[in-house]
Amino acid sequence: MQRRIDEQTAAVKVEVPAAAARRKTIIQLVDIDKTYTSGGRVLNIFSSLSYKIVDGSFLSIVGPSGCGKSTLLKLIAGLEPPTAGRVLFNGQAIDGPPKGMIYVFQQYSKSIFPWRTVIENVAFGLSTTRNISRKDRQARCKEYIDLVGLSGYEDYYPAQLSGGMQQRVAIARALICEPKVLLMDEPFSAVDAMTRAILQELLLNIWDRLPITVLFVTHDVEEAVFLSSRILSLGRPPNTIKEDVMVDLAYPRDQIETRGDPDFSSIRQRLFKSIFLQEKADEPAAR
Ligand SMILES: Nc1ncnc2c1ncn2[C@@H]1O[C@H](COP(=O)(O)OP(=O)(O)OP(=O)(O)O)[C@@H](O)[C@H]1O
Repeated sequence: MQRRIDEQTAAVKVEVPAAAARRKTIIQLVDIDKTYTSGGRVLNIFSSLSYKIVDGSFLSIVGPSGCGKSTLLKLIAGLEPPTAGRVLFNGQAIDGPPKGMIYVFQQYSKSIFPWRTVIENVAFGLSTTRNISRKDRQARCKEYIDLVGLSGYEDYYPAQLSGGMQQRVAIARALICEPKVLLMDEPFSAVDAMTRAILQELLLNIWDRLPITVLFVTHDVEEAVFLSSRILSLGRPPNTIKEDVMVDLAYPRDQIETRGDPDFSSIRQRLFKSIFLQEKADEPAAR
């Protein structure tokens, strides 16, 4: 499947049904309020937040530390209830983790079992799938292990793999459930810069091949620009949306060429400036 989404303009190349389906709204936030109360302190994170996420998009969520990026992902995943308002998934209000969405955490070591091999970890993603023969289960596991580039490592244990390889196992385990939405909270922040660059390309390749929407939280503006078709930049709580940026850089993206594109630099600069100025204004010396 070749993906050439142009969400910004209606000038889409060829109107085929699959492409049209990918542009429908898959997730809608309707007038969301979110307040945390802890230790007598009330923290109002979101106030009347409304937003639509297009099916098949790659949306990154960025913003200053503590602005509510993870909270937004948890609201969408049904892991946190909104204080007011609704989250709709394919038009249905969610009131708990919905089938069809899956979460990949930053700490891959928490997502995979150290006592299971790669193939056993990936097979765990199928544990709620009934009516699948042992042979088909093995074949599907191998297919997803291959998708994340780990063929040949089926019988290895996590401790025998690098951090990047362990995160690949976590991704395969998430994808084998065939989710419609993949939610990723800083999934690459615990690996070194080069591994991260390789995992970014791997993720784009997977997104290109599978009919999924990716929601991706990151602190790294460059990572967001490299990966995303759209970027939501949140401001300080109680916030509404600070910036909503369409990233009109062609796919497939390339770590060298895309990052050298003047449009890449100007989007990065715009978002970096906005977030940096907010972080700076919050420094104790500035108060
Ligand atoms: N369960 C909770 N109870 C009380 N406060 C919470 C809870 N979860 C998050 N918070 C607070 O809500 C605010 C937003 O947290 P959140 O983790 O969503 O922000 P973030 O933008 O993802 O942060 P970071 O960039 O530092 O990872 C923070 O001030 C945090 O301390």
